[in-house]
Amino acid sequence: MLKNPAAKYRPATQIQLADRRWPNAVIDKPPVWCSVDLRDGNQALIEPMDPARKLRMFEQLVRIGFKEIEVGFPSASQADFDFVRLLIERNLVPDDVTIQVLTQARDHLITRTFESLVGAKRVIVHLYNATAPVMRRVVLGLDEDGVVDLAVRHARMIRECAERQPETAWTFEYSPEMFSNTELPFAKRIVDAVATEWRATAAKPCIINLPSTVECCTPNVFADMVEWMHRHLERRDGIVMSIHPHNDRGTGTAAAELALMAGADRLEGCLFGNGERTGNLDIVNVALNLYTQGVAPGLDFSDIDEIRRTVEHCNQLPVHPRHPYVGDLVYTSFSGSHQDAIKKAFAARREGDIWEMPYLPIDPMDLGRSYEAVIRVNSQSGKGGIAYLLENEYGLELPRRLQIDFSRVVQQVMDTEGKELNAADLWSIFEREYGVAEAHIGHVQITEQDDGRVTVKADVQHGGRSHRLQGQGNGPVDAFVNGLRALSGADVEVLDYHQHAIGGGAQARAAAYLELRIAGATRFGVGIDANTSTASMKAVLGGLLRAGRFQPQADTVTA
Ligand SMILES: CC(=O)SCCNC(=O)CCNC(=O)[C@H](O)C(C)(C)COP(=O)(O)OP(=O)(O)OC[C@H]1O[C@@H](n2cnc3c(N)ncnc32)[C@H](O)[C@@H]1OP(=O)(O)O
Ligand SMILES: CC(C)C(=O)C(=O)O
Ligand SMILES: [Mg+2]
Repeated sequence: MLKNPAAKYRPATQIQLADRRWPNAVIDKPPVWCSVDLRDGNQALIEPMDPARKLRMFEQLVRIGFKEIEVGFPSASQADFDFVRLLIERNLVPDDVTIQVLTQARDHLITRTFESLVGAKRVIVHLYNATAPVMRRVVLGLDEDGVVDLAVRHARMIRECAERQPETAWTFEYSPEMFSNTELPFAKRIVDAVATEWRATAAKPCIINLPSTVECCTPNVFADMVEWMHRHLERRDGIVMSIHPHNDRGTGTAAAELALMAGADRLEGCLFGNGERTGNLDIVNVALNLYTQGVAPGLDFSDIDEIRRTVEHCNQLPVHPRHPYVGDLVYTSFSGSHQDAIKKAFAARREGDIWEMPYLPIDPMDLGRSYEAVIRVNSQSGKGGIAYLLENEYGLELPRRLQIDFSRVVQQVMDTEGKELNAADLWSIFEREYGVAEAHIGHVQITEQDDGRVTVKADVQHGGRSHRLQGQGNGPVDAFVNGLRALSGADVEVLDYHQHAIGGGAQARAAAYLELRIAGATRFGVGIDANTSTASMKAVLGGLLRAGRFQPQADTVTA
């Protein structure tokens, strides 16, 4: 790299717009959306879409709700020509959708374009020619007058071709290609000339599309350029002002949003930002940004994963796991403090509340995603995330001190194994640690005496043998603990107790979490059973077993 890049690169021209208005604007309605997946997206693929892929993409775009779809560059190749014919001849374009086709400002290409469109109901014919100084000089070899003449002559040719095919409802679109690198007075001059040639009026507007063919300035400068055009174009009332950002600086979305604030009415882009080089504008991104501001975008992404599968299939390119709104990891938190906040916010959330979820800008459910991947546990995670997974997948609502205790256990496993733990991994560690699977209690009989004291008789299974236990106390758990003391001499005391139901109806079970003091040390025991008292007894027994303090002295002992 150069020590002095200024010797090779120059900064973007700043726009003289002292009273710029766009910074105060708010986007409160969606633009007209136009998908260019089948043209700009397609021309950037390693392997352009075959007819089956094109059709699948087209049908997907229609399902999403696009009303304007650029379907190809029919004069460029037989494949593009044939696809346009297929759509028209098989009547595959819904009545509320308009197809759009691109052509260069060259006679034979325009003639071929109109041949491809015979019999179409509604079409946007999109004409472009380069306008930037380097393109005028190096590619076209024309001065400003020559380039204006090129554009106007071909705009006229398009109008005349359209007049010869009156069965079609035509709209004309013009792009000064590389608008982002074109001097504004020249961009205005050529656009005014084309719009005049097309006799654009409010009743029959044309589309003027302003592409940042190569993104070359900060989004605010692009917004200034768009606002300048918005305020200076002669036939602004007869123009639908469109933008077509690319993403070379990685700010395509920001540029599009600021340009909408600056007066643009329409937006061209591709799903998930496919397109030339770093891509076209990601239309999904802008639409869902609007959605999260409470503005209905008019495009439906309620099954975003299905849309992604279609796009990946058609483009034969993967969507990045961190891609906004759709990537595999974009709704996932691994880090402890994020998980803690999400868990608490979910618990505090009530039906109908405004979405106010830390670290989740949109409800994944709105896009057909589940909450399953919201929290994943690795070495960066804390007790909140661990508890969230056990609660979501196994219905366990661990009390706070047990969460702390268990997260220490999980950290130890993590330090040794160093990999992600899923809910099933956590459950098996939990089961093992708190003796959930080991505590077996057979037949239990509980009787309450007149004085309120309770007697418990229970069969406790351990080491392949069954021990009959009997004890008395203030309640079933107290009686059971007394019975255990008698049976095994265990030094056990219940310090704290939490219980809740898992599930409902006939399948409901109870989970009991007991904080115990066993031989002077604090330990947790967890029991799960269809019967609430048995769940608590299992919790005590589980704790004792894990402490290695259950050593029955006889098969049957009565306290
Ligand atoms: C920014 C964009 O995305 S624009 C869209 C770009 N898309 C594509 O290019 C995909 C489809 N393109 C193609 O299939 C071909 O390029 C075609 C069919 C359009 C043209 O093919 P060819 O005639 O072989 O020309 P090729 O593309 O090699 O070269 C461009 C020629 O067109 C001229 N040209 C380029 N743009 C324009 C224009 N807007 N108006 C008039 N002439 C132009 C160039 O000066 C060059 O002329 P030259 O041969 O006299 O030097
Ligand atoms: C044809 C035009 C609109 C284009 O794709 C671009 O300039 O990026
Ligand atoms: Mg483009």
